[in-house]
Amino acid sequence: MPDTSSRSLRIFPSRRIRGTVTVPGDKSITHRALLLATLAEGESRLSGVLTGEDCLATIRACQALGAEIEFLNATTVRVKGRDRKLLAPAEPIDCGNSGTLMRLIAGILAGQPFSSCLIGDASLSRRPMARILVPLRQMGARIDAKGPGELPPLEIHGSQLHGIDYRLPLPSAQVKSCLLLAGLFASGVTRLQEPIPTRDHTERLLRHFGLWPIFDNGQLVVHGGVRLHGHDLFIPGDFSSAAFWIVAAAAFPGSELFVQGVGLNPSRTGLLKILLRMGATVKETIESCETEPYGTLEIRGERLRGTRIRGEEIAQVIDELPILAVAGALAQGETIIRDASELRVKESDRLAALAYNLRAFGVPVEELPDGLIIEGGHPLRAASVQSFGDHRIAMAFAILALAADGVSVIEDTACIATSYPGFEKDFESLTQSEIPGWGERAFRQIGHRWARWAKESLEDPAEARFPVVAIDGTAASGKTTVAQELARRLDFAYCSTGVLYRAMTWKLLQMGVDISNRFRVARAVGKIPMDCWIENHQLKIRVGDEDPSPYLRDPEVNANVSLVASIPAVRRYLLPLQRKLARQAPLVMEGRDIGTVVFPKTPYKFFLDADPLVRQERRRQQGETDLLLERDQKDRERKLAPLKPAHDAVILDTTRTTVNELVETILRHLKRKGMNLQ
Ligand SMILES: Nc1ncnc2c1ncn2[C@@H]1O[C@H](COP(=O)(O)OP(=O)(O)O)[C@@H](O)[C@H]1O
Ligand SMILES: Nc1ccn([C@H]2C[C@H](O)[C@@H](COP(=O)(O)OP(=O)(O)O)O2)c(=O)n1
Repeated sequence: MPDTSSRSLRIFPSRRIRGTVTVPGDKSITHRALLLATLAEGESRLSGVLTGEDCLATIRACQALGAEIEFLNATTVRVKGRDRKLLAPAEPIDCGNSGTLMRLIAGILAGQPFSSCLIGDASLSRRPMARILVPLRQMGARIDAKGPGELPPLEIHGSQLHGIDYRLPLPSAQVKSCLLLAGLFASGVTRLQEPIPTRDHTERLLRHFGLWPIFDNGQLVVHGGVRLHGHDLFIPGDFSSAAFWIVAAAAFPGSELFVQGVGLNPSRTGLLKILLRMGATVKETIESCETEPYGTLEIRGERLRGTRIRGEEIAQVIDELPILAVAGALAQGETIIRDASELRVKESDRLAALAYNLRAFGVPVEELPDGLIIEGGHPLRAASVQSFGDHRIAMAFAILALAADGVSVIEDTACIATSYPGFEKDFESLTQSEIPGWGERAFRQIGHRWARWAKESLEDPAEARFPVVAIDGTAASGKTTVAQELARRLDFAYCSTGVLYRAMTWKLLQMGVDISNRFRVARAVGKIPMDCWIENHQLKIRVGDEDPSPYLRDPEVNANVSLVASIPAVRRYLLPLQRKLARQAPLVMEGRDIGTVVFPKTPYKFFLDADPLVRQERRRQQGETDLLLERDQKDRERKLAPLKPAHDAVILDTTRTTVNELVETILRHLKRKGMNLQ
């Protein structure tokens, strides 16, 4: 099983989704059904209930208002309603992370003959409440928002409400539902007009519980004082949870997925329209239209194209925008999301979180005040990213990580339980093969390439790294030639760390920094945006927007690199860059301090050297101007991470040994040291 105790998800690449999935019950419908069954007279048996954290908070809230709620099995509850006569809660009602609960229940509590208080967690305490407080106060509600700028907690002094005519300034199903519920306890008639239609679960469920809100001239009308009647209800799977699998299957060619028993309410399935526009193959079969339509989706993977998502469409896909941004990153071409500033006040600032995490995976993205411009189709590098405590961000990036070039980590994933308990299990069965156990599964997935090495990676949770063969040595001793051939034989990624020092030297020279002044260098280094990652078995480097590769063996670079490499600020900067590579792939890494400093714990260490005259001749034959003996001396003499064999390295003299013989010798040592070679 994936490691959830540490609240992070480690994800192995896998570009194919296959199988059948049934996602947990719909969050929006579960909240509303529980609240309405609490207001109704008689009993309601609700099946398919989502038991995520958010909905459990709603169950507790309903119980605090006097409803009797009993679990009949894991996802079925019996609610004995209060027939509108709620009890005054003894304590503040804790809405946890749920904006839906706080906004909907505020509508109910505003019109009660008692006072109450609504509190939430840190994220909910930052979410705007003015959008409900303004119209509720127009209805006569007396509510104090205790946080700065009308933020939670909400202190509600129940009062007699009266109906109003209200045009919602922004599309919000939560505001609409809050006012519909308040309207039930108001005198007279409440008329609402939406600027753009939003999800209509509250209207459908009011009908289910016996009240028919009327549509009159584009307005939604409810009369106060009406009774609701208990009624059994099946809650279908949450389309917003299914959206993660839908996008993954649609975007990975060769995938084939069936999503069963999923809610297909047209006010929720805007994502499908967008995916079709992007070139997806999706077949929708509606199996029931009672109250809430549901059925089966069949998705086949295709190469998707970028698209534009803006205007009215945004309200239809508001919860799906994180995974749509991921779809954009996986598609060819540009995807533009606009008019989505509402995302900034969700469980996290989703626009900022998306931009930050997409960039970490190597996706070029521009963050706009109301959206994102995503350049899709770039190779993705493995990354370690945060969920920002937001369940949809966590799940969206779990899907993106499947397309990366190595093992990725999503940190802080406990929040996934708010909407999708069991996500990790479904993730495992849909993306990480049939074999039981996370580690075993990981081997399969990396399968053809690096499967057998995944185990080592898994056994070192602190470092979460693949095996590293360290090849250190003097200049022109043959490190590059031997390491490349060894990497080819092992099917590992080849990685020269000298190029990082060379790239840094090139950039400093280009910036005109006085390299002999280590303080100036230290200051300049902090401003150089260098990154590196493994792509197609090779190390890739970027310095800002530039690829430094063509300049790395220029004579000025050769002449200055050892001096630059002796500056502690440079070594400190490059150390984590080198270490993170081992989270992406098994490596043959060559340099000067790989066995001593970068990966001192690797058991696979080799140090190459050869007669200085032979080395000089080799370099001359390569046509390079390189005072390599001077370089070696500087590298040996520097205080930090000097050139020297690790105490446990195998020392190999390459003066009169062929490359093939050297590689064979190294392979023999690796076997002896316990590496499982096949
Ligand atoms: N064992 C060897 N025997 C003969 N020539 C070699 C051997 N190893 C490397 N060379 C040659 O020496 C030169 C320098 O090798 P290289 O792998 O670039 O060294 P380093 O990476 O240690 O600077 C290359 O032209 C390479 O072909
Ligand atoms: N791990 C490393 C790798 C290189 N360096 C420094 C010291 C070396 O003289 C330069 C250039 O390294 P590189 O491996 O490209 O040099 P050679 O190809 O062996 O001549 O970088 C280092 O200090 N530590």
